[in-house]
Amino acid sequence: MDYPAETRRSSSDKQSLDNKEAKGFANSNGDPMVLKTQSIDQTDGIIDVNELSQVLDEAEIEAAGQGKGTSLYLWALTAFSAIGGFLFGYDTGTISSVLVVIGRDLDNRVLSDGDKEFVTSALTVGAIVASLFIGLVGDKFGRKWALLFCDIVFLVGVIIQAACHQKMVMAVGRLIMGLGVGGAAQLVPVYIQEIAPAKHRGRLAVLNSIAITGGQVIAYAFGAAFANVTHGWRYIIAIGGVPPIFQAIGIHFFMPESPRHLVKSGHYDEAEAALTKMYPVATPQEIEAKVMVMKRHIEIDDIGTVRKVKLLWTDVPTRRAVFICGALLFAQQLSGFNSLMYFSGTLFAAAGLNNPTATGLIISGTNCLFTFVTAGFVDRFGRRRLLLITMPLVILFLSVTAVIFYVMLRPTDQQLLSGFPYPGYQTSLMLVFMVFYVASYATGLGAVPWLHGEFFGTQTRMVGTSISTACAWSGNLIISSTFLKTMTAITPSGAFGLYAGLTFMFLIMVYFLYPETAMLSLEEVRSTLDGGFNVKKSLKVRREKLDLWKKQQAEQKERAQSA
Ligand SMILES: O[C@H]1[C@H](O)[C@@H](O)[C@H](O)[C@@H](O)[C@H]1O
Repeated sequence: MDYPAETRRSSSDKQSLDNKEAKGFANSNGDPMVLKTQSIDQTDGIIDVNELSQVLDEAEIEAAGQGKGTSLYLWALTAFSAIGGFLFGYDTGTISSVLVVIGRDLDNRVLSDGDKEFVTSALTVGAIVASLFIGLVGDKFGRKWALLFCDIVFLVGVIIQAACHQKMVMAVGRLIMGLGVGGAAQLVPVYIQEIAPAKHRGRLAVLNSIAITGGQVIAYAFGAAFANVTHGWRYIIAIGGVPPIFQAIGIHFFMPESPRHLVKSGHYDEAEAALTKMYPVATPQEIEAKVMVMKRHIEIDDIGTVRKVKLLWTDVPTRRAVFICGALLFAQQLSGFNSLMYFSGTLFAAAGLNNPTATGLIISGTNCLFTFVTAGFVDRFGRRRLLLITMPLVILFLSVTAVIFYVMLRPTDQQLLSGFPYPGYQTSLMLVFMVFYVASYATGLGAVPWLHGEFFGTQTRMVGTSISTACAWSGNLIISSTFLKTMTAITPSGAFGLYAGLTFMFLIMVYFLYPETAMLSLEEVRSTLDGGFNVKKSLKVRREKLDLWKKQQAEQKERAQSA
C-alpha cells in the first residue's frame, strides 16, 4: 500500500480515536507522554497520518488487534528465530562434555587446565567481537540476513572443529563459531522483541532463553551418549551443524524481516503483509496505524551509525540503559553459572562422581526447566520482582555450596584432588545445593537480563544491545578463563563465595536502579529512564496498566456472557 499523507477511516474508527487518554512518562525533552486527549471527529473522516500517530496512544496501537492471545504464526516465528538461541546453547554446552572425552586427540597429549580454559574462551572472544559489530549489520541489511550470516559462520566453525587435530586449530574453530554464537545472542532477542506484542513480549523473548538452555541440555545429552564412542567428541560437534542449515533454508523461504526494518527500507507493503500474518485479528486500519507509527519513528530514527553510537553516551536516558543492561548481563555471568556449564564435567569427575557428564545433564536440565518458570511469570509477575526474589536465593545457595566445599575439602587442604575418596554424601549434598542454585539462577538472572532490548529506543536498540551483549560475553570470558585457576588460587569454596559476594553487590544495584518493564509498551519502557532510573514510577505505571488490563478482561467477559 502507498502511504499518502492522508488516510480515510470509517466513522467507527473515528470514534475509537476520540478521547484517548493514557498516562505515561515524560520524554527526554520533559514533555509529558500522555498521548493524547483530543477529538479529531471534526475531520470528516480524513486524518493526517502524522496527526493520527500523534493522537493515538502508541501503546494502544501496539496492543491493537492482538485479540486474546498471540497468534500461532508469531509463536512459530519466535520459535524459528530461537534456533539461533539453541545454537548459542548447544555450542556453549558441548565444550564441557568434549573436554571430558577428548583425551589425547589434540596434539597427541592430554590438555592442561590452561589449554582447556584457552579452548573454552576462544568462543567467547569471537562472541564479544560479533556482538560489537552484528548490530550494525542487522541495522544495515536487516535482522534476518544478519542471522543468516551467523548460520554460515556457525557451519564453518563446526567443520573446522570436528575435523581438527591441534589445539590451535580447535581454538580457531571455536573463535569462528563464537562469531556466530555472539551474533545470534545479540540478534534473536531483539528480533523477537520487535515482533512481539507488549503484553507477551517477556514470555516470547524468554522462549529464546529456553532455546539456549534447551540447547545446553541436548549438548549434555549427546555428551553422555557419545561418552564411550571413539572420537565421539567429533560427532558431538558435528551434530551442531544441522540446525544452522535448517535455519538458513527457513530464513530464505519463510522468515519475514522485522516489520520495523521493512518500514525503514521503504517496503511498506511487505511490512503490512508481515504484520497482518503476525496479528491475524487486527483490522487493516490497525495494521496501517502500526506501520505509520513505525514510519514516524524511523523518520526520526534514521540518523546514521556514528550519531547512534554517540547517543549511547550523550543521550542520558540511553546512557542509563547501557549501564543498567550491561551491568545486569555482567551480573548474570559473574554469578558463576557458566563455571558449572563449562567445567561441571571436570569438577564432578574430580569430586568422584561416576558419570560426570550425566551429572552435568542434571545441572543443565534444571537450568532449562526453570527457564520455563520465568516464561510463565515474567509478564504477569514482572522482571524486577523475579530478580529481587531469586537473586537472594542465588546468594544463599552459592554460600551453602561454598561451605560444603569447605567441609569436604578439609582432608585435602582445600584443593580438589582427582582420585581422592571424598565421602559420597558430601559430594551428593554439593550437587543438591548446586541444583538449588541453578534453579534460582535460571528463574531470574539467567533469562531476565536478555530482555535488555526493551530499554532502548529504536534509534539505539541495536547499538545499545551490542554493548550490553558484549558485557555479557566479557563476564563470560572472565569466568571461563579463570574458573579453574580461581579454584586453585582461592580454593573452590573461595570461588563460590566470591560469586555469592558479587551477586550480592548486583542485588543492591537491582534494588535501587532496575525499573519494572512488564506490561509497558516499548515506548513507555524507553521513557522510564528519562530523568532518573524511576523505579517507583515504573512500578506505579505497571500497576495502573495491570488494573486497566484486568478491567478490560472483566468487561470482555461480561460482554461475552451477555451476548
Ligand atoms: O541466559 C543464558 C543462560 O543462562 C545460559 O544457560 C548461560 O550459559 C548463558 O551464559 C546465559 O547468557
